[in-house]
Amino acid sequence: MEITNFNYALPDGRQLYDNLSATFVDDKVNVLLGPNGVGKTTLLDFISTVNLRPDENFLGFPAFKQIAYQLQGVPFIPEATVADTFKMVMAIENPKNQFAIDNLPDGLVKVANTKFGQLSGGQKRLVIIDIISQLNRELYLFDEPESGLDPQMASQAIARIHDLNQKGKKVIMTSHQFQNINNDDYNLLFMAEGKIRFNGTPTDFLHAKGTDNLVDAYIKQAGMMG
Ligand SMILES: Nc1ncnc2c1ncn2[C@@H]1O[C@H](COP(=O)(O)OP(=O)(O)OP(=O)(O)O)[C@@H](O)[C@H]1O
Repeated sequence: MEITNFNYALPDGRQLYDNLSATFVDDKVNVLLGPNGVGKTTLLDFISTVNLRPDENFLGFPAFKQIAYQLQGVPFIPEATVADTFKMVMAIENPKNQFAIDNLPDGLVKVANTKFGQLSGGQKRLVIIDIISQLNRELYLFDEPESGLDPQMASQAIARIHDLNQKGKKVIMTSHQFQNINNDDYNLLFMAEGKIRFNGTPTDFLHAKGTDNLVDAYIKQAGMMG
């Protein structure tokens, strides 16, 4: 999947993408990084076709029906249990889907009978990731999946997403955290000033910035933008 020379201006005239090009790797988890407001979520909106995606700039991306998109803050019914929420999503996906409670993915078993509204913020996010991971799609988009999670929950969230990729699914996520994306199973795309300024593995990112710490590398990269 590739984006080539993509230009886009916001309604107020600000140029959000300026000849942006990006290469996504199928057998790695692709992670969009960059300062707040730089356009990471909006790029997921284009990839998912929530925003109209110009075919000439977006090459090799699956069609809408083959994409699952986890937006920030998905509104499930607070009174429905996790098991019922899962069954409902699976039934919408395919009315022939029949799931018994013992078919639930591991992550959902412990909270199966808890009402969605009674889960903690972190549990809600993990449940959403688990439910989305069960949909049978070619490409999965996650917008800040670790946001608001404690370090243990965050590492679980990333482990689920990593598993999905290991099972052969294409994944693109946005993130502001580095503790779980520190090996070469990840493809980093650092966005700034309308372009992707670095596109490669964490090892290459560290090497390019002359440091052994990803946060330092990020700060050095961000500092270059001034
Ligand atoms: N529909 C819209 N109309 C006007 N401006 C918009 C619209 N959608 C997004 N923007 C602006 O586009 C810019 C990029 O927003 P986006 O949410 O993509 O950034 P981001 O990199 O994901 O930020 P963060 O890291 O804070 O989540 C922001 O300045 C935002 O205000």
